Amino acid sequence: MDHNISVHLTEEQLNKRIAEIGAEITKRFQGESVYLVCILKGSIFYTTELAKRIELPMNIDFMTVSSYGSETKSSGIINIKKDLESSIEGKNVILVEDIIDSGYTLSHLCKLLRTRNPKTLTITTLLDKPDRRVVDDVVVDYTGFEIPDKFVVGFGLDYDQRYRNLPYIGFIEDEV
Ligand SMILES: O=P(O)(O)OC[C@H]1O[C@H](OP(=O)(O)OP(=O)(O)O)[C@H](O)[C@@H]1O
Ligand SMILES: Nc1nc2[nH]cnc2c(=O)[nH]1
Repeated sequence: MDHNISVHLTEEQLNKRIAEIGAEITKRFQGESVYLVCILKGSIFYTTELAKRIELPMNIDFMTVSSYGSETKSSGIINIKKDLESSIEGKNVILVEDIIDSGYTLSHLCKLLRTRNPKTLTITTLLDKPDRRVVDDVVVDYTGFEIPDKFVVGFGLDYDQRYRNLPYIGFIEDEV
């Protein structure tokens, strides 16, 4: 089944905003190094574009988490499927998310990473759907775009594992 997808954020808009965030992070951590934590799979596109715009010594690591629920709804139960390769103790960790929806994933991840004693923990998300928030106990340092409560795909985000490769963020309008 294919879908009608309307463009909400173009590749140009996304990359312009990502460059701004990269410049802010570069300024904030001048003279230090950072440890980027990419939450697979969705954040892979945002992480690579952002990493190219941060002019600091950097390590990039990956975590895979899953939330049990339906295709489009989070349940609040988060499971770590792949953990980081190295210790983050004493490091400037930057957690890179593609989207915050209910907030369950971010809340759980922040609590977990804090127990590992990073020097700093900074949160960035490309997209935020504030209308969907259930858990709101984490301050997000750098947000790309706030979006309305509609299901988005592209730039890493999927619908049933499809459409991650679209170079833009689009709304799924209907099935065709
Ligand atoms: O705020 P929440 O309601 O917890 O939702 C946000 C999470 O959902 C998405 O991941 P998903 O589980 O779809 O996995 P994926 O990145 O592999 O597509 C997204 O990447 C966030 O990690
Ligand atoms: N692909 C995708 N994943 C999500 N996870 C939470 N919200 C969304 C969304 O709008 N699109």
